[in-house]
Amino acid sequence: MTTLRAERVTLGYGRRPVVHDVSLDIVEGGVGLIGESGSGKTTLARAFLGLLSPMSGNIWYGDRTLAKTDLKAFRKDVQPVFQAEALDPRMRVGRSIAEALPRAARARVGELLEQVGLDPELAGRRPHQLSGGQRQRVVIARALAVGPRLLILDEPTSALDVTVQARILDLLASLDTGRLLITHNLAVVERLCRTSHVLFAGRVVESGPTAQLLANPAHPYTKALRDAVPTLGGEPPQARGRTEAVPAATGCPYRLRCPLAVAACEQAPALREVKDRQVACHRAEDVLSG
Ligand SMILES: Nc1ncnc2c1ncn2[C@@H]1O[C@H](COP(=O)(O)OP(=O)(O)OP(=O)(O)O)[C@@H](O)[C@H]1O
Repeated sequence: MTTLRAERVTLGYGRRPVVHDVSLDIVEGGVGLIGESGSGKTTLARAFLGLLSPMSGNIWYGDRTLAKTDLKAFRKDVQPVFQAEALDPRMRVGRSIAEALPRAARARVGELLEQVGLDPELAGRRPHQLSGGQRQRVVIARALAVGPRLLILDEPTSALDVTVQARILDLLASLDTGRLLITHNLAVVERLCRTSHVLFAGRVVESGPTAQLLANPAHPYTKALRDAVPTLGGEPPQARGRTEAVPAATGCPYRLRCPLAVAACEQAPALREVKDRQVACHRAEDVLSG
C-alpha cells in the first residue's frame, strides 16, 4: 500500500492554526481519528485529500509531498466518503455515480450498485426516494467508481440507525482499500481500524492499537471518551472533571478538564512512548494503572 503520511503538520484557516504539529501514517488495517466536535478531524481529512495546504509540515504520498504529486492521479487513488446528505438531491443516483466514471466505463453503474449491495434498478431514483442506508451505499459506490486505493471516511454511518449502521460497517470492512476513518463513535473505529489516534484541541494526545487503547486508555481524555459511551442497563457514566471547560491555551490543553491535573501539567507534555502507545500526558502511567 502506498502510504499517505502527515509529517509535523500544522493546519489552519486564515492565520489561525487549528491542528498543531500532527504526525500520522495511514497504515494497513485502517486508521481511526477520534475526538469531539471541533478537535480538528475534518481539517486533517481535508489536508489528506489535498484540499488544504499545511501552514507548516508536509503531507507525503509515497515518496512525494502532495505539493509535488500529480493531483489528478492522486484524486483517483484517494477518495472521500462523506455523509449521504452531500448527494445532489436533483440528480438520479445512477447519474451521480456515472459522473465519477470515465465516459467509456459508464455502463459499470449497475455493477457498482451491486457491489455495495443495491439493486441496479435503483439507479433511476433520486436520493430522497432511497432510505438513509441506501443513500450511504450510493455514496460508497460513487467513491469506489474510480478504483481508489484509500478511502477517507468522515462519519460514514452517524446518520443511520444501529442495524443499518452495522450493515454499512460490514460493507466497508469487506472492501480491500485502505482507510482513514473520522468519527466520534468508538464502536465504529473498533470495528474498522486497527490503529487509532485521539485528537484533542487539534493535537494528538494518544495513538496506538485501537483495541488496547479503548480497553486500557493511557490519556485521561481517551478514558473520558470511552467512559462517556452509555451501556444498556449499565451504570450511568460518572462526571469526571469539567466537560464544558475550553482547552487551556498554555500547558496541557486538557488540564482544565482533567481530574488528574497537577502542577506539572502547566508545562505542555510531549508525545512519548508508554508501552504500546504514544501519549501526551505527564500522568500516563497513573492512567494506565488506574
Ligand atoms: N472553513 C473554516 N474556516 C474557519 N475555521 C474553521 C473552518 N472549518 C473549521 N474551522 C475551525 O477549525 C476547528 C476544527 O474544526 P473541524 O471541522 O476540523 O473539527 P472536527 O473535529 O471535524 O469537528 P466535527 O466533529 O464537529 O466535524 C474548529 O475550531 C472550527 O471552528
